[in-house]
Amino acid sequence: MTKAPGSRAGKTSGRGQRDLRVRVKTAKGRKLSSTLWLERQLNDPYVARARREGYRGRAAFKILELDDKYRFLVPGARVVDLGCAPGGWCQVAVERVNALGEKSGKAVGKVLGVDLQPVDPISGAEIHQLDFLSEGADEQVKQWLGGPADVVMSDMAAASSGHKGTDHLRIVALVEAAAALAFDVLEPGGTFVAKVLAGGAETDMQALLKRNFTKVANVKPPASRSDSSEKFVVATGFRGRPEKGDDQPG
Ligand SMILES: C[S@@+](CC[C@H](N)C(=O)[O-])C[C@H]1O[C@@H](n2cnc3c(N)ncnc32)[C@H](O)[C@@H]1O
Repeated sequence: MTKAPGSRAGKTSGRGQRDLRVRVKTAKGRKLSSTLWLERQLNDPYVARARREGYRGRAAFKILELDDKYRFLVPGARVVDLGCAPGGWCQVAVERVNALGEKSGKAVGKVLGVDLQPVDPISGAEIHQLDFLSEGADEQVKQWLGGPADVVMSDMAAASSGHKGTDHLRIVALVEAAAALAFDVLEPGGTFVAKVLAGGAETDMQALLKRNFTKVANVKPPASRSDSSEKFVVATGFRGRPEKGDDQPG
């Protein structure tokens, strides 16, 4: 069944219930028992707000806050959302780029979401299940996209290994794969947004982005938990596709 972006369906899937049984590791290495995790969820204003406003998760507010500051989800924009489950970023993108094509007189955008996990349908978004690190994944995404993109955004994160250095390197690999797609499909002037974890190995990526975008910012939006080492790189003003073999990510 197709659901409207504001639909509450999908928010109380098995995913949330499974989370109650695991122990969550924070950036500072502390383990949260399921009771503490539940307490944190219940006291979190973003969790309550997501429920009230019909978003599938508190992550939606991270992209809302980033977009409020950098204004890349404009009406008519074509957006690729990598690591989109359960769908909060897609819901925001659909609303902001007008992917439902309501009779608003604004340009109609496109939202393409991809994740390892299945995602309940989101009206206005095209969603596919895919391991973005698998062979040929970028070609597959380009085929689904069917043209250039204005925004490539990645909230991809591998399940925590419990080892900070390993988690950091894994996320760097995901950011590199996302950046490679961005370099291939972004229109000049386009935007690349990606979640990174503080840890040091992102320096080369930052330098590469600085050469290929007019502005690169590292941001921790208010909705990102202070005990998490995540931050977001927002690269705006893509200078255009570099020559093959020259200045490519990865
Ligand atoms: C923090 S969640 C994304 C939340 C999402 N932005 C939202 O608003 O609902 C990270 C997602 O990255 C996905 N992911 C991790 N590795 C991936 C890969 N190799 N390919 C595709 N998705 C991946 C995970 O399955 C997970 O759903």
